[in-house]
Amino acid sequence: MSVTRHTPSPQPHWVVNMNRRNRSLSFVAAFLTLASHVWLQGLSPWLYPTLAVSFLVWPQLAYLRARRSADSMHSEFNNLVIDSIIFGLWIAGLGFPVWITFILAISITMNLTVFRGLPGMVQAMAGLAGGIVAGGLFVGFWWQPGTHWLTTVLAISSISMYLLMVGHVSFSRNHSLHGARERQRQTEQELKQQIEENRQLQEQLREQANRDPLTGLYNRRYLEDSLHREMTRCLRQGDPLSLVLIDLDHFKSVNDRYGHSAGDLVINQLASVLSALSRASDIVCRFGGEEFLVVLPGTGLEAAEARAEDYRRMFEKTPVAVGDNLLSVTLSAGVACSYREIPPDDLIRQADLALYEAKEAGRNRVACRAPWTSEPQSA
Ligand SMILES: Nc1nc2c(ncn2[C@@H]2O[C@H](COP(=O)(O)OP(=O)(O)OP(=O)(O)O)[C@@H](O)[C@H]2O)c(=O)[nH]1
Repeated sequence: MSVTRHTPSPQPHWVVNMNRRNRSLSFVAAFLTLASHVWLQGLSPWLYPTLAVSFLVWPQLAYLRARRSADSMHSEFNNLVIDSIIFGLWIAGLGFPVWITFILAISITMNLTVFRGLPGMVQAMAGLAGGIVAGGLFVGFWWQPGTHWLTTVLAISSISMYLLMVGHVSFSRNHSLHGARERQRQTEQELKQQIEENRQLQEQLREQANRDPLTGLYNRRYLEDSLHREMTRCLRQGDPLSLVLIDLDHFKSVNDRYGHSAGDLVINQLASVLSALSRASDIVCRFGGEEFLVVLPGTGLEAAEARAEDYRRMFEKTPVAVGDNLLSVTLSAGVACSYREIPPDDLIRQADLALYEAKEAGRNRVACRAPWTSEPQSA
């Protein structure tokens, strides 16, 4: 046999705690009002303990009931319905005194309406009606609408206190709702900021993946991605595309003599020269260790050769300062051009052959190979 033990909800809904305070206070006020009525009208003294149970003990029992319930909110709504039945019983039991009937009926109807809207209002009215019928059947229906001025004053004070309490609760609720909305807005803002930062980071990573870390130029990976695209674009427009493949001359001896970091300075110097003399539409990339490749979209062989010459001359004229030494390094370049759709690797191979020729011819020079330079015949 299994035993299910009831576990009280660890954290009762905030409404339960708030209602305990409000119910206790307003029920004390109602107790004083009704007790004054019983006293001033000379009604049965047995009504005092009954009043105490209804208005002093019940609010505490209601709180414990809601607190121990697994669904404290639901339990609290039921407590409010029980409140309305108790009020109905007292209204009928006291012979419908106008002020007492008014404060009890309006306060419970308002309370349930505040929390449940129209259904709450209907529930309150049904509870009151049920209590009135039960009270009337129990003590008989009788009619004594008047109250002593002291009871009237107490009734007006009680309802005023209750209304002020409701106003305060509404303000607190609005305030906390506003705070929650503000926090939510801030969280959304932070989230948006994080998404934007992630996007920028991804962009940065993508950019870094395409760049050579030493020179900041595009790397071979990027070239492989873009060369075919550029070639197709040029051919579609009927433009040529040229490549300039550049290699430093006797670079090994620079490294051997001045050290690897001096060699890096030379590589960076060449990168600066190539970037300075290239157009925005050109793709300047570090092809290998001391090899660079420049893609010249829309450039024919002659212009490409002239550009390679510019690179060579400018680089020759800008020695690199390494300590006290000024290193003058030269470069050799191979140029290849095509008007026709050929595999990009074939064009690179032609540039490489041209570079080899430049090296063979004594270095510090430009050589060209253009097996496909003639413009395609129009059909
Ligand atoms: N400092 C430095 N050196 C590099 C880098 N990448 C490649 N190298 C060096 O570049 C040199 C290339 O030497 P080689 O291929 O023999 O060519 P070279 O000495 O330039 O001779 P030629 O090309 O025939 O004129 C090697 O010593 C490589 O170590 C780099 O990133 N930094």
